Amino acid sequence: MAKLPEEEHPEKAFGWAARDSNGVLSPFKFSRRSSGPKDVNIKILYCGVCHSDLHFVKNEWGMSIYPIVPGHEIVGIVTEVGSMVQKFRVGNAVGVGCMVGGCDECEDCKRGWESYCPKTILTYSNIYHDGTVTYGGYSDRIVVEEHYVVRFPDGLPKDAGAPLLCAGITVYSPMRYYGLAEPGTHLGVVGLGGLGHLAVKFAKAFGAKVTVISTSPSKEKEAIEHLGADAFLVSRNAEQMKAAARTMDGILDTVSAKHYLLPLMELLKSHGKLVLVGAPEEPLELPAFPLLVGRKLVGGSATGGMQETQEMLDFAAKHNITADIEIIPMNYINTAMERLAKADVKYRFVIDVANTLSA
Ligand SMILES: NC(=O)c1ccc[n+]([C@@H]2O[C@H](COP(=O)([O-])OP(=O)(O)OC[C@H]3O[C@@H](n4cnc5c(N)ncnc54)[C@H](O)[C@@H]3O)[C@@H](O)[C@H]2O)c1
Ligand SMILES: [Zn+2]
Ligand SMILES: [Zn+2]
Repeated sequence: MAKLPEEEHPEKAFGWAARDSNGVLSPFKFSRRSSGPKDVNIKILYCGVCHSDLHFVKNEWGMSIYPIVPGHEIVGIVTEVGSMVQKFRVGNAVGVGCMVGGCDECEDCKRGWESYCPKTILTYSNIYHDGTVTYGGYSDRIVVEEHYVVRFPDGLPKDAGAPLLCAGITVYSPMRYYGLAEPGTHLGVVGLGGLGHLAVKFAKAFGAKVTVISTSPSKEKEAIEHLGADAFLVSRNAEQMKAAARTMDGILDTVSAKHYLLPLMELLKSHGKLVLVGAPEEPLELPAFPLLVGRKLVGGSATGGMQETQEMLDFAAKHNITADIEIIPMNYINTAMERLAKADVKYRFVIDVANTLSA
């Protein structure tokens, strides 16, 4: 018989978990492995609440393994290191993002593109090398192989910096990869949530011109005055959309639900790139003609590699890029998830794990 989560490993751990697809989280006792030679043991301080956590607890992608302890925007302090660990010492501030393992041998792993490894192991609700289920950052601590841990720069606040570990790298990586991080690029950002608001900040730091495309006219003032966007389009306003046709070099689409791609493709110049990072559960319609006629490209991107994540954090520290957050106690998480589903957050919930999670 399979062991209970509490007895699987030698070290006691505590967090909050969803038990089934109603997605309600509640206190959960489980266990963590003892640190191996290459492992870093981390006391978790803060953990961001990503929309993927919501997709997962509700099994919207059909791949959830319950119970789920979500959380992959983790910032913490090293409490123990294995004998072969080289990069970290006890007391260091570190981050953990969306993955905690991979094959370390395939072409993607070797190129530093670990998030594309076919055997990538997600931080939660995935099966680890030892056959046990992974549990994420809505918990007191985590043990992670050194390669999948990043140094958290001194200059970054640990709470508002936590969302960089997923939301940040997920928008930074495609801008670099698809050649949209050049000064003067005109970038559209669709969906002004956790990912979207960081996309605006990174794009501005790269020297791009940024237009936010949103369904909510109420977000305009803040997008321009506070986040620094250059322009704002209401996607339902046909006139505005028409006037902006063929003006953008690229668009980063962070929308979490089904939506139409055609109006976005029309905003692209010839040879422009529409990059999907949002992960709606239902398939999106992809019309061929605008692709052919303007030689446009539709691509996707999944988080980013480990070295690139370090580079992104260092860049964020240098340019003072952090998320706009609402700090919450652990026991607020179910309300936070309900509000996240309604896009009622500016722009990321971050759980104050160390001060509010008690066994
Ligand atoms: N590619 C990756 O590696 C990766 C990483 C992290 C998150 N994600 C996915 O990206 C998406 C966004 O994540 P987030 O944490 O920023 O979520 P979020 O809830 O903070 O933001 C989503 C935004 O989309 C908008 N939106 C929702 N439905 C819409 C619709 N039908 N039309 C237009 N806009 C709509 C919301 O108003 C909100 O501003 C999620 O699907 C998440 O799972 C993907
Ligand atoms: Zn995420
Ligand atoms: Zn691999």
